Amino acid sequence: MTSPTHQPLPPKAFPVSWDQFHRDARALAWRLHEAGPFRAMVCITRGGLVAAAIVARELEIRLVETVCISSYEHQQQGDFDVLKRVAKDVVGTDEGQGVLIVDDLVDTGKTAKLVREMLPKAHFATVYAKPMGRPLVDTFITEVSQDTWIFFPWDTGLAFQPPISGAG
Ligand SMILES: O=P(O)(O)OC[C@H]1O[C@H](OP(=O)(O)OP(=O)(O)O)[C@H](O)[C@@H]1O
Ligand SMILES: Nc1nc2[nH]cnc2c(=O)[nH]1
Ligand SMILES: [Mg+2]
Repeated sequence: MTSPTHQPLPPKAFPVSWDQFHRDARALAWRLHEAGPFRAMVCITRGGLVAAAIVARELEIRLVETVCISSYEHQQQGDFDVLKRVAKDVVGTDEGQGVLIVDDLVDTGKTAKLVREMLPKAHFATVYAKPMGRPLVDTFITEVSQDTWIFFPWDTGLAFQPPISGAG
């Protein structure tokens, strides 16, 4: 059970469609193609799974490992729970050298910091980044402001949107 720290909820929404996510993840793969080659990928579940599938396909990475971390309950970050660590043979003998870590986004950077400690020499990539977490990421595609919540297609459905003019 997590005990959420009380943070204000982000006022801005950044909804991402499946098509947009696929384009952005593919753009990430183009950038990573220049940063590689990578001998293995470590995907941070669960958000990193979709991006990892797209990047692994583009870069032909066939050794895909997971690190399983849980911290957010809805939009509140609580205690960190590492449910599964990275296998020793994937870490290798040189602190994750040649490994690509993939996640959907970096927000406060706490998740990234934790995984970086497991693989200090790995390359860390996310599709989206917020300013607080940005220094922890080697490669990303789109930055959004810290007070924005990114809504992914696997968490959302079609719904009525009130007009922008009525918002304030
Ligand atoms: O930079 P941070 O503030 O640490 O937040 C970033 C993390 O938060 C989200 O995962 P979450 O913990 O919500 O779990 P999920 O991937 O299973 O949805 C996201 O997928 C990142 O892994
Ligand atoms: N879906 C989603 N999960 C997050 N976890 C931390 N920040 C975010 C965010 O902006 N969107
Ligand atoms: Mg996650």
